[in-house]
Amino acid sequence: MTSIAIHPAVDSGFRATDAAFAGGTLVCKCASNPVKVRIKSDIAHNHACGCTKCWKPDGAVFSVVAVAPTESVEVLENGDKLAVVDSTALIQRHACKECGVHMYGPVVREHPFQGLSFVHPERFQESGWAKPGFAAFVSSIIESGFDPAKMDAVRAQLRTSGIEPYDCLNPGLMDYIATWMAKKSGVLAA
Ligand SMILES: N[C@@H](CCC(=O)N[C@@H](CSCO)C(=O)NCC(=O)O)C(=O)O
Ligand SMILES: [Zn+2]
Ligand SMILES: [Zn+2]
Repeated sequence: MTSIAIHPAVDSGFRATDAAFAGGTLVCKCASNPVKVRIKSDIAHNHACGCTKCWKPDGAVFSVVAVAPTESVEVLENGDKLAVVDSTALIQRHACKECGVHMYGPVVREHPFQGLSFVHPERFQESGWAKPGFAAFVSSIIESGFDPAKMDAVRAQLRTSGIEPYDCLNPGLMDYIATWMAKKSGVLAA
């Protein structure tokens, strides 16, 4: 059976995780004057995402995306090439206007993820970042035109790669969001 191009970081086997990884510099794809963004701490919750909004490398069905504290994000070079993709979205994805790579996406509004920025670790010039731990929004790949008849194959291939597929976020993050909502509404003590 032909395999599906999930994402290079998943399909080619994971790079070794460096327990001491503490961030690095994200670089866009531009051959000249690339945008450079420094992430001054480790990433968390790295995952494959099938949603239509996250940036994917050419040919990949999924993105690979993680979070870092927004206070750890610093635009180093060529920030004038950045533009927000959709200012109405929860994640304010700052993309390079020339090559299209999303460089960082802060959550600014009141939300459980407020204060975090979404980043694509494959754009780190350094290696050692944590491998993707799960796949999120798997059913959403259909919204980009993926054949619905091949969804069983996608989920099977993700599991073979050691990545559990979910159609929203993983249980840990869904519980975290629901707990935040319950405390905000007052049904759980803050
Ligand atoms: N079916 C939609 C889902 C889009 C979506 O909700 N994406 C999630 C995950 S992004 C990284 O995990 C999300 O939180 N989006 C918030 C935002 O995009 O601002 C689709 O595929 O478009
Ligand atoms: Zn660029
Ligand atoms: Zn996404």
